[in-house]
Amino acid sequence: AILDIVTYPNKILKQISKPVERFDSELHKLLDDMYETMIAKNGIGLAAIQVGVPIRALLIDLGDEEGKQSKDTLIEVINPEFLEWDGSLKYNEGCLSVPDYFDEVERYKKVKVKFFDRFGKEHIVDAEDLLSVAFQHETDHLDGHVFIERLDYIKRKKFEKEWKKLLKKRKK
Ligand SMILES: CC(=O)Oc1ccc(/C=C/C(=O)NCCc2ccccc2)cc1OC(C)=O
Ligand SMILES: [Co+2]
Repeated sequence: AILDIVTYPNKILKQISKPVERFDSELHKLLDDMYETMIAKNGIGLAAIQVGVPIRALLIDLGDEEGKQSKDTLIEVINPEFLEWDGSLKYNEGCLSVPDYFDEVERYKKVKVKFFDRFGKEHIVDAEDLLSVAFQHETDHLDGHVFIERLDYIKRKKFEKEWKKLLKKRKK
């Protein structure tokens, strides 16, 4: 099913999501619905809190070389933990919960992430560049953070100005 996406500034997005304890069919159904939703909305990453479920589960699907997304390129990430991080890079981020706004955010260039898959099997992944950004952006959601909170002061001011315009445009 395609689920509704919670959008900024809804307070739901500020919740701290709880670790997944049961890798059961209910979790699998949620992950499947999240994937259908993410693809329908042209997303490449989605955290459970963005569909209103405060559990530490997220999806990343950057697609293959042609950018084609499928279950083969999908990564289902449950209870992620960063083991290592280094370097720095800037990337123009967007978020399904902050529609129509994109801006540059500074993140770690490389991260080593430990997480579990939908069957409770542990994985450790070294991520760089776009995949590293995706892990950091989505894990932020699990701790109640949205990427616009990481903008520097100048960019934050730009966001606030643009966001007001966007709201007016939507209200009509
Ligand atoms: C108009 C509008 O709001 O468009 C979109 C905004 C965001 C997104 C998706 C954002 C997304 O998947 N972010 C995941 C986090 C992430 C950001 C940067 C790099 C890695 C991971 C898609 C939109 O839809 C279209 C048609 O482009
Ligand atoms: Co996001």
